Amino acid sequence: MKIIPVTCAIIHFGDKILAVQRSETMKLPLKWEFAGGKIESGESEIACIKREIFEELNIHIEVKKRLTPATHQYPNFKIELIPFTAEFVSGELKLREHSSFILAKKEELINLDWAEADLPILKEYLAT
Ligand SMILES: Nc1nc2c([nH]c(=O)n2[C@@H]2O[C@H](COP(=O)(O)OP(=O)(O)OP(=O)(O)O)[C@@H](O)[C@H]2O)c(=O)[nH]1
Repeated sequence: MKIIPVTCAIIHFGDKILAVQRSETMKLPLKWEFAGGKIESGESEIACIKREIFEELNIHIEVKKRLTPATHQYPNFKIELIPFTAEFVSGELKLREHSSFILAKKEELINLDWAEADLPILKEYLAT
């Protein structure tokens, strides 16, 4: 099965971190994730994450650091999730696809019901 490359961003708003909840009509309904999406043909990872964040959240970010990608096999598809840490720069946060968001302290993130692919990424991030 082909592996779909997907970027996601752990966005810092000061000392809080943004997590978003998938809507009931999306794949993996109501799971929490870091905003992002599929890399388009010919697109760089950085261009992808900046584009997805603006499309989904209406904000601009500064990308800081690439963390370790995680490959995950869901029942119907397989993704390589490529995480970046980032800082909020500008814009008014608006949810264009997700059902809700939370600005959480780092230690609160673990309590959310995460998409499975995010768990190793969250673990690495929490250890930093
Ligand atoms: N953006 C994002 N996607 C994730 C994360 N974790 C995770 O498993 N995914 C999965 O990776 C895929 C990313 O695709 P996407 O968000 O661009 O598109 P989608 O599936 O909502 O749209 P589609 O219905 O057009 O395929 C989704 O299947 C999503 O469930 C994450 O932290 N961020």
